[in-house]
Amino acid sequence: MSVRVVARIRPLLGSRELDKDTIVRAEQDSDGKLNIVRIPNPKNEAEEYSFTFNSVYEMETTQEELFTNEVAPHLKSLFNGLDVMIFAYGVTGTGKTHTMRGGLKLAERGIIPRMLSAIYRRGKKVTKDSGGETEVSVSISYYEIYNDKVYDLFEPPEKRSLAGLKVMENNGKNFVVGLSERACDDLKVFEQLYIEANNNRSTAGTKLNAQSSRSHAILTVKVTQANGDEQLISTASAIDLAGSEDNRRTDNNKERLVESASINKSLFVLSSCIDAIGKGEKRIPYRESKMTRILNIGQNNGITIMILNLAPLRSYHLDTLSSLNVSSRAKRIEVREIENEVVFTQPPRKTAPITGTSLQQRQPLRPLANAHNTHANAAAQKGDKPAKAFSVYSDKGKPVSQVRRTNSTSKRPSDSASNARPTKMARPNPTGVRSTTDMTSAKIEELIERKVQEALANRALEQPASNTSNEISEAVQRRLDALEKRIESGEAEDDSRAEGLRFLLMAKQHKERGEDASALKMYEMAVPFFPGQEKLQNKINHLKAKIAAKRGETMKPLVVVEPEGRRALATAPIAQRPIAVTSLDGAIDEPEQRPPPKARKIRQSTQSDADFNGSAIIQADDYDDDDSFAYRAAKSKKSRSKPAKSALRIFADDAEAPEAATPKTRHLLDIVNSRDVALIKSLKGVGGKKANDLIEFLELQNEDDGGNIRTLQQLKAVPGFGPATVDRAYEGITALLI
Ligand SMILES: Nc1ncnc2c1ncn2[C@@H]1O[C@H](COP(=O)(O)OP(=O)(O)OP(=O)(O)O)[C@@H](O)[C@H]1O
Repeated sequence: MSVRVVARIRPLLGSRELDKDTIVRAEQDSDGKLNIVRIPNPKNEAEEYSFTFNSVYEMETTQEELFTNEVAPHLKSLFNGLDVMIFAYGVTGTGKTHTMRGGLKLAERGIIPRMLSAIYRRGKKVTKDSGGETEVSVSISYYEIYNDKVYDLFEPPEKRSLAGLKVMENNGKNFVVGLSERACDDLKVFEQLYIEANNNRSTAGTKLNAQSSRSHAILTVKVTQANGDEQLISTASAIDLAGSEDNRRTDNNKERLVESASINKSLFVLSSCIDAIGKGEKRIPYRESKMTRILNIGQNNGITIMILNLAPLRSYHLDTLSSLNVSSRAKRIEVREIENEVVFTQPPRKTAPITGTSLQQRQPLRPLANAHNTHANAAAQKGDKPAKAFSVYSDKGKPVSQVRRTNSTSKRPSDSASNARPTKMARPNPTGVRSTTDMTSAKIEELIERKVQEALANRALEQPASNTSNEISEAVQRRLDALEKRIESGEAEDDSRAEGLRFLLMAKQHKERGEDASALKMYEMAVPFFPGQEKLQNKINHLKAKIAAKRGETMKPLVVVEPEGRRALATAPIAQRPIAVTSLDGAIDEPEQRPPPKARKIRQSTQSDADFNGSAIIQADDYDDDDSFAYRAAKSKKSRSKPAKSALRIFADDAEAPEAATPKTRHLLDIVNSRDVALIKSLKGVGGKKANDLIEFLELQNEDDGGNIRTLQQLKAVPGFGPATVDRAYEGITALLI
């Protein structure tokens, strides 16, 4: 099934938001379903764009209506072993926190408290229906991603480690290491914990929202159903994303700007992931932000619901268009609807034959260590999972598999026919396994094991050979990995610098893939971390000019519009067509503000950058084509070893011919250029700090031609690597070579 995307338009707030400024409206489709959002073209109010979702909720929608329609129907699936993920997405101040958390009054409670309340109710029912045999327990974990770092919200801020918690991957699933989990068996306990934890969340007043969330908050509710030594664990995640911000409108100070850059970056990565999945690309850039790693949209199993929060006002026009674009693409993402498996809390008794009715109701045995979300993705993807018949939690007197399947598909009131979830009955069964009754549990395990191995092997074979022009070059990937490693291992001492470097590296990645617009955005986001950096500015200008020249040839509408909008666009002359784009800060550039680029700089190109419309035109003659720039450290502590601007000459086109490289020199330079901190540290006289500074220096140098050091002379010019250090390292090479 695909990600379910619904839009919610918030009401007008206070006396300053006027009805006459409302530009977003909901509309019914031809079947009478309220599932269309209409918004005027910012350039031509007579023209409208329309976006179709699974459902649209108007201003008057109550918290209860939204919950009843969008969340309640999935709780049965949760108890049947499916994971459920609900996340709120939208521009700042559009009502995400209101939707997820809501107010304290009963009627204003948002999805999260309502969901917990419903989970407890259903848990009680399950226990009752099983005659008290099934126990249901609930535990929660709650954390935030603030400036791309993960913090446990059950920990007060003063107890947090600055580096935050690590995110790691296991069995294709990302999890947070060291996150606390609180048992929470009734609503009272939950409310207490939740309120306390929310006080620990990073919020601040901004011009656009008096209580703006400065972080993404992720609440995971783990529901464990235990019957004897069998357990079924599933999770419901509720995610309140921070909102994108157009900093031209926020008046944010430096601290808010850094937060904002991080929020916008992660949302940009999310939109890139959505794009990449939509295009069927092999490489989905999940790893580029913690939020996308954790959300893992499209990779996870179960049910995913995206709630797009919208403000109805004209002042949000461009931002709204931008988020409509992203979310309308998200509804094309397919999510596998696979239940978690029942696990045993004790080792299986292999010799005991399973007979009679219990044979039909039991699952293959699995160790508890793998209890949560243990299904192997690859096997699951192939639909090879044997039919499951765990009936403990089923409605009484009915064969569970059938009951579950029928119900799960019928409980989607607002699904269109095209979006209906396929029943699991229809899943392919290429193994020809008729049912579990024909097999012993040992055979089933063996079969699964074999299929998993096959799928893993296939996946390994399918790994793309990275020789297409769109792939990131190995060198860049290596540098990114090295940087990531250093940041994650805490070796990068200066957090903000590391963050800036991430932007630079992402820019580089995008550039390598020919995605100039995205690269430009990343460079722009690096600016706050490298203030006054002339070379960086030159890069930005260079890219802007390049994009503008390209765009001069390829003025194309970029908004994903539904047929009505498309028709309107098609009739508009090219020069008048709007170029609505998703940009990092949610802004959309105004087409007519751009003067035409110089004719001689226009290159024939059919490529258009779908995610950016640069507004600044810089004559191509004006920009400095030198692609390198120097990092000027803000901190005096570091400045000693940071490359001064003059150090750039080492990569300049100098007349100095590289000295004839001896094997020893070549070996030394190979180590230096490897950017491998462990290797560099193995050089005589080079410690961790020198190695890290050298790598950072290399990252910032002439990246387009690899930024490698070609001679010992050049190495001696690297800050921190004087002639003495280089001579010592050179001498040490002999020992290394032996
Ligand atoms: N449906 C609604 N009904 C009543 N008030 C609402 C509704 N949606 C939002 N609001 C109000 O709008 C204001 C902004 O909402 P909220 O803080 O939830 O926005 P947000 O999208 O979470 O913003 P940010 O991303 O900055 O955290 C709040 O005062 C909230 O109470």
